[in-house]
This record gives sequence, structure tokens and C-alpha cells, in this order.
Amino acid sequence: MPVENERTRFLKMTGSGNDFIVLDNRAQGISPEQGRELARLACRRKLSVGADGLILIENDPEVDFRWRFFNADGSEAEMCGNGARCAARFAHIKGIVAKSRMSFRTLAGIIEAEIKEPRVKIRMTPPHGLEPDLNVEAEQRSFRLHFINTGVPHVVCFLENDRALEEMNVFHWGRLLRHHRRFQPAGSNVNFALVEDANHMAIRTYERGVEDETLACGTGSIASALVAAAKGMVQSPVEVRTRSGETLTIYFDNPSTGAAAEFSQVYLEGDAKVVYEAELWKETLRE
Ligand SMILES: N[C@@H](CCC[C@H](N)C(=O)O)C(=O)O
Repeated sequence: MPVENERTRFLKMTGSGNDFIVLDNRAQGISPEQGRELARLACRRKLSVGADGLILIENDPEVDFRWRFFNADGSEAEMCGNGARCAARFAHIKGIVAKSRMSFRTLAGIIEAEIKEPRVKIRMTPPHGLEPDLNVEAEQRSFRLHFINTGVPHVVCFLENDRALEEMNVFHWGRLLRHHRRFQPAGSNVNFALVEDANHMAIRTYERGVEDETLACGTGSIASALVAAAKGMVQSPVEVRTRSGETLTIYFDNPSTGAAAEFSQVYLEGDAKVVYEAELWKETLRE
């Protein structure tokens, strides 16, 4: 049983439709292995709380706190943009960090956050590994993909219009590309993106570790905006419409375009809302 207590308090939170179970692990001592198991069991929809991921807030000697982030399938991810905004708001609501500006440790590096209730703006770690224009084949269909790591790995596939975005079978093609040999062993999140004008985009994302389309993906929205900026299609700030209909705002400095494009000062801003506070009963943490 991953949680020793009979009942564990948690907040259910949503970052623009990406939903998370967030709990204070400063005293509970849930180990990474137990966290994996807890995520896998508690994130199951209809059988338990149901969520895209689990966030454990823990003490850190150098910054305000650190987190561990687990996808719904129990895999641990280096970063999650929407989850990071929820974690910062959780820490503020729970009095773990009284000030509205804070910093916390993730496996991808230190994230800075500013609470603007209920919005949260976070400063990301530097994106890296841009590889534009990769031609990838899946089931006899060719995709032009652009890879970038914005804390976790992402590929971006640009579509030409609203209809193409609406009709894209994200579950089918996203799953195939996410597991494509080109992106192994880590695999990749897969974003289908539409540039509407120089400051507006719409995206749909197939998420690694959730193994489905989610209603929003922060690092995926950033990846899509940065690749579009590298190609000279957009400029900061970029408003990204997510599948939930909510908008994420991406800010960045982009001094150069093309394959060697560089980015600094990358920020993500959007809502991070509490759905409810509750106690998790052990009885739903069974197969
Ligand atoms: N939803 C996230 C990304 C979470 C991690 C991802 N599923 C992975 O394993 O790479 C976001 O908002 O960034």
C-alpha cells in the first residue's frame, strides 16, 4: 500500500484542463517508488480520484521546496508546465511559501514562480535540443516533425488549418509518433499545432505517461510556440489555445531563428485552480 495513513489529504487541481492530485509530502515520507505506485493507482479515472498526474511537495535545503512529478502511468517526469503552476499555487495556499514569488526544484532544474491568483507565471529552465524538419514515417504517412526539449521531450507537427487540427486523430497518430523509434528510448510528447497569426496558436497534445490526449500541456505549448518562433511564424507573447478552450501565454526572448535558434527568459502563464480538497481513502488504491 503506497500510503501508510488510512486517509491522505490532497488538493485536486487543474492547470487549464491538465489535472493533478497534489499532496504535501514533507512529513509523510512517501518514497519515489511509493509515489510511482500511488500515481498509477490514484490517477485511474472512475476507479479512484482520476488525474493526469500526481505531485508530491517536499522539503529542499536550498530553495522554497522541491517536487516529484509522476505521470498517470506511474512514470516520473523531469518537468510539467501546468503541474508546476499548480504546485506553486498549492505551496502558497498551504502556507508552505508565504511570499508570492518562489522557486522550487524539479528534475529539469529550478523553476521560479509568481502567484497572481488564480494565475501563476513560471520561468522555465532553458529549452534545448532543437532539431527542426525531421521527416518521420508512420503507417505509410509522412510527418514533418520538429523536436525540442522544454523540460521534457516534445515534437511539434504543424497543421494548415482549423479543420485539420479538429479532424486530427490525436490518439492514433500521437501514440504512433510518441513510440516512434526515432525518439527512443525516452519517447516524446506529440503536439499538433496551428499558427493562427503572429501571436496566436492552437494545439492538441498526446502526452507521454498519460498515453492519451490531454486537455492542455504547458511544456507542449511552449515547445510549439518556440518552434514556430524559430521558423519566424510567431513572436512573443504567444497565446496558445488548448483543447480545454483555456489559453496559456508563452513569453520568451528569441534573438535568432533557424536551426540554431536560441531562446532565453522563457515563461508560461495561465490559470492554476483548485477543484476541491479531500481525503484519499486507501480502499481505492487497489488493483
Ligand atoms: N502536462 C505536462 C507535461 C507532463 C510530462 C509529460 N507527460 C512527460 O512525461 O513528458 C505539461 O503541462 O507540461
